[in-house]
Amino acid sequence: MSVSPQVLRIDDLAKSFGTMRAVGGVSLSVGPGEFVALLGPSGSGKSTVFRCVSRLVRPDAGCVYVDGQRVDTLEGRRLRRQRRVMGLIFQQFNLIGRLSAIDNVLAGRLGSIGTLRAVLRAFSREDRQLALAALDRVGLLDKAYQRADSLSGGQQQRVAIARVVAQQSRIILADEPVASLDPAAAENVLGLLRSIAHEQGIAVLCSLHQTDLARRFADRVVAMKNGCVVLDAPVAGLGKEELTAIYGNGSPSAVPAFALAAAPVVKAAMIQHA
Ligand SMILES: Nc1ncnc2c1ncn2[C@@H]1O[C@H](COP(=O)(O)OP(=O)(O)OP(=O)(O)O)[C@@H](O)[C@H]1O
Repeated sequence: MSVSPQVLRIDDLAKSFGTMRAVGGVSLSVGPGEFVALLGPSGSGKSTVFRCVSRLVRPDAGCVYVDGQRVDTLEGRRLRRQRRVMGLIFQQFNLIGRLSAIDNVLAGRLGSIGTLRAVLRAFSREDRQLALAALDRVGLLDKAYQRADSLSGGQQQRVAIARVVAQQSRIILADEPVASLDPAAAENVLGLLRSIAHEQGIAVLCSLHQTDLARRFADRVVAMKNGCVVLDAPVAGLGKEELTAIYGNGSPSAVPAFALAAAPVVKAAMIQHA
């Protein structure tokens, strides 16, 4: 049953680990074609939100809808089927180093083919064409048959993006995708994620520690602090006052002074942290 036009909708999500409350009452949504940056200091709960959405952990409370389907209560085959629409991207790329780039991209097709074909890795001609097109989309067609572990970090992350493109996911969940990359590779990867979102209508939720990159590449920012959302605003709303509220006075990271001075302050979207 479709409950929302949003690709991702999270209502009042909560997750604790023992007595540690990692996430307490988070609500947010991401629409089709929207690139949302998830910001917040270390330990604020960003990865826990990703793990609850992808159901690597089960939330304690709240509802998570992906592509109109409630996923926080799903189990077994129905959960595996719904995971096909979620493309996951991690800081450490999560590729199989000894396999070629195209074989890693084809792994994105495993959820869409039968079990026997998956075990035998018997991909169809269409699957291979899809994988090559995805590698072409990220500018790595010429590296298709090169071992993944012989590629640079930025190239490996682009292979990971090609994998979620070939998967034909409706949402990309990217947890600190540029944390291991140099500035040029980071910009390249975020530019790709943004253009894939805008051109293919895929929703992107991407956690970042670099607020300057969020300003440049995101459409909207959601910021967390102590497990709660403290800002949900268009990127123009991320001004100096907001950054201080999120990170305190010792922050923000990697924001040039001129950018702060130029940033318009949109107070309306500020949510006071309880
Ligand atoms: N499996 C776990 N067991 C115990 N505590 C956990 C577990 N996972 C996360 N936490 C705790 O939950 C809180 C939120 O962690 P989380 O990894 O979600 O934060 P984060 O915002 O992603 O941090 P970072 O930016 O450093 O990756 C932290 O205090 C963390 O120590």
